[in-house]
Amino acid sequence: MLPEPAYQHGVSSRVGVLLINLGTPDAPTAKALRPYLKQFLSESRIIELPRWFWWFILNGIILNTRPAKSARKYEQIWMPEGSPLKVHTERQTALLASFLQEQTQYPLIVEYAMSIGTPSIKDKLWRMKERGCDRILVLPLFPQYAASSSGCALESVFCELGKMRNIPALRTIKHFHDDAGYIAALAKNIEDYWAEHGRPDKLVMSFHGVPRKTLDAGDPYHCECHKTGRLLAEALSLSSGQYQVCFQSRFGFAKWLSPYTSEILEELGKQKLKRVDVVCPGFVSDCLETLEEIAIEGKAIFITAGGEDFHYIPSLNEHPEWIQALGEMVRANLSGWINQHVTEEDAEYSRKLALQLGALQ
Ligand SMILES: C=CC1=C(C)c2cc3[nH]c(cc4nc(cc5[nH]c(cc1n2)c(C)c5CCC(=O)O)C(CCC(=O)O)=C4C)c(C)c3C=C
Ligand SMILES: [Fe+2]
Ligand SMILES: [Fe+2]
Repeated sequence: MLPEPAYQHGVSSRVGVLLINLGTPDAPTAKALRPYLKQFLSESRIIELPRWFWWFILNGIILNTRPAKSARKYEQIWMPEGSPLKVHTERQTALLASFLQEQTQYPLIVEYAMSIGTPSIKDKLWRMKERGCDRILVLPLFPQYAASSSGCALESVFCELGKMRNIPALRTIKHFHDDAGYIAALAKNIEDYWAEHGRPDKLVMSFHGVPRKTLDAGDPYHCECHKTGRLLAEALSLSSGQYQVCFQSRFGFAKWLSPYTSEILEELGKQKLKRVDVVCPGFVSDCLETLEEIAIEGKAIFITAGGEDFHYIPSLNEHPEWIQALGEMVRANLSGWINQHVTEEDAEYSRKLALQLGALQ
């Protein structure tokens, strides 16, 4: 247990919402990539290998080669404001705060944190506690639950809260792979894109991969990706031949979930398909895995194999339907927490928050 200030009577408690994404390096350089990759690849929920064995591979090989290689990839997608993953997560947080403020009139504290790197889950939870949150809703921004993404984020939350004396009440949103608002936002985003750029011969839905053995170990990720794919296809009225679910970002030599996106794109190129569009429904924000691995590398694979036209459809990012879906999901999960009597002090806080948010836009 860590020390905390004496309990005070009469201080009204606040409700906090914490969004969590995976994390990204602070700069597109090998120097910044090294500690990021070290923290990432030392997580036991991400690499499920015997510790001593992995320690030698990570420190002896990976951390000597991958930082520079990954830095060159990040360089190609870096935005003037920083890493796309962080920029979009930051914007989503501000937009969600405005949406909730408008819809609920309740003085919520809305923050985001990263499982790996900064801002850390630890710092954000303690900061929320300092600001008076004694009820916290945690939402990992991964639609499909995997032990390596959502599980990793939730474990960090539980560990940190476990160090507190006066532990806030906690709610978590485990996953939202079949949430009607999320599926509708994905469909609208794609339809908007097709209205402007025309339609493809095939829509490839590429999800981040995980090792195949995690499926047998009880991870629901594979089934949740397929369910998202099916619901999205239904929302777009696509027949089974018009879309394909596959898995990207294989890491290491073990078998991962298949089919692999790179092999599917090569195959479709060889079939001389005129146009392929790729969408990545498992990423609510564009990041290295979408902007570099799909939009740059994936395109090259398809065209080199003989394909003609390749389109990457951007992630949900700040799409208004997505912000609304996120807001509705949060609001439903705050039920009973925020529809209580609003005190004068809360109303004052709410007005100040609205002014601050106004200044942000
Ligand atoms: C969408 C959910 C994700 C799952 C599941 C996931 C599993 C997973 N990832 C690795 C290895 C790496 N992933 C990396 C980056 C990265 N991964 C996700 C999402 C999921 N990963 C995101 C959002 C990002 C962030 C990219 C960014 O823009 O900063 C990386 C680092 C980059 C690189 O060097 O390639 C690695 C490594 C494993 C091993 C794994 C499951 C076991
Ligand atoms: Fe990953
Ligand atoms: Fe399955």
